[in-house]
Amino acid sequence: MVHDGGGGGDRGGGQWWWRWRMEMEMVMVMISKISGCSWWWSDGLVVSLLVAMLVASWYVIMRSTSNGKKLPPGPRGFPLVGNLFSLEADLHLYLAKLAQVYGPILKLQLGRKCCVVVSSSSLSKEVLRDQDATFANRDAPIAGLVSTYGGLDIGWSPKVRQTVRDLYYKIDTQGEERTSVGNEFRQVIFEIVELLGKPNVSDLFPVLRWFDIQGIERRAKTLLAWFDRIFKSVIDQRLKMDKANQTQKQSKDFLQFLLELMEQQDAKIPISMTQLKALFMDIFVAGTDTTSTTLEWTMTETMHNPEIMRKVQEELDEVVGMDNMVEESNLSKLHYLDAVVKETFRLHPVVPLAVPHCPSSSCIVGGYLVPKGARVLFNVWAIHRDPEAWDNPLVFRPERFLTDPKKYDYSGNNFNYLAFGSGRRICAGIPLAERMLRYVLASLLHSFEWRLPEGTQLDLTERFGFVLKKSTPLVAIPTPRLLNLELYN
Ligand code: HEM
Repeated sequence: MVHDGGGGGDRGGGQWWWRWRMEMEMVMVMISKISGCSWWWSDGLVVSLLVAMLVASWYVIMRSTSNGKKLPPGPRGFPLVGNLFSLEADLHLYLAKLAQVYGPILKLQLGRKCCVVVSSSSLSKEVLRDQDATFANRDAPIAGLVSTYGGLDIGWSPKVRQTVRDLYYKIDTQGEERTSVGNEFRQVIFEIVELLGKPNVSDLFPVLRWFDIQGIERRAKTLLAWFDRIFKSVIDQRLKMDKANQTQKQSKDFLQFLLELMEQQDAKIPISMTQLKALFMDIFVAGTDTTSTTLEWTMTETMHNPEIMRKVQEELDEVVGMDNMVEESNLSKLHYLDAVVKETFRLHPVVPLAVPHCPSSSCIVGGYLVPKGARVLFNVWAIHRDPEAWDNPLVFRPERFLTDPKKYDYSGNNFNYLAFGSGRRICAGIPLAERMLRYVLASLLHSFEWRLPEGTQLDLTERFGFVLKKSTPLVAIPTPRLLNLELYN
């Protein structure tokens, strides 16, 4: 009853009824496993509907894998559900293990989705540079579409990408007045990020979307409605503030830039209010968890390596001085700190599988067929630990980035180092993320000594998700290290 991961499969006609029944049972078990509900056993109508739709899906899968071209190798899966049951919670580790068996390009069938995993720098280059235009599409999950007003942000619709990227360079991170968004807002954003990382049966079997079996679409709509209310009040507040301060606008935040862009009737790419909200959402969804988690990993690694902490603080004392607080103008001189951040991105890439790409037409990668519409993942985590590219890859050693800093920047030109992706769809927020991270880290490490609470130990284990977090959050106690205590006011 298993079919080959590379297509074909057992399609003998005689026993089709038994095969079909087994597959149906498997799908039911899978759905109940994912959703934790069993109401549909008793609901004959819904079961019939599901069955009809799943049979149609099965037929399409069989047709699409029988075109004779060679798909990448991969583990054998079950009909209909494919490899869905074999996935492990720490997906980045599981995919790295598979790559050792099947090679740097492999295929998994997840329900209706053909998923291709690239785990080497040379093949990443083939996809993200040589065939960048073909792969510069996204296969938006339902939660992603719903939470961005139907995919109006950069992540799913890149139309306004360049304009908004330019804004990230201009945003002032030290403006005089900030609008407080509060903890609840942060919670909502974190929940949206969680929803994005959750496997959704409706994404894998589009015919099931109508049922929203796991309630992910409903939840995403509720969160968006909540967000939208807050957002409206922030915009109103901002518009009032701007009216009052019209004559003395020195520094602008992202929202101000976007509002100005919206008002420009003659703009090359005009944006609507809904689009503006979707773009604003990008900053929170793509920028909050990623940046704070990287900050947490960097603090953890520096506390774990006291010698590295000492070197960072020595550099800070030299560049900033013990009588000053860190300023943005200091950042470009903090080369060792920069290397520490880069090494953190290498060992703990917070977006471990990047954001899936999706080819607009079928193409060949590494000699294998990647079908149009496949979901293409890059195991950045594995590439960053490849012993062929990195000396002692498991050791945290920032010095490796000091010899030739240009060799490893965030531009995505070096395919051994893909923390922010590469090509047309490279992270749009790099300038902002880089400045925020260095500024906050420099301030924390310059102003305070850090120690663990009595009786606790540093935990360096990871928890897989859309964002690769620490298994247990870091808890650390600061004590002032600057002599002039007035600076802390
Ligand atoms: C530690 C910080 C961050 C990391 C590690 C990170 C990483 C990434 C990665 C790996 C991608 C996918 C690239 C690809 O598909 O090749 C991405 C996309 C994206 N990121 Fe970031 N990101 C970070 C911070 C931010 C911030 C602060 C913002 C916004 C202010 C942002 C906005 C975006 C957007 C809009 C996309 C989608 C780009 C597109 O599809 O064209 N990111 N990011």
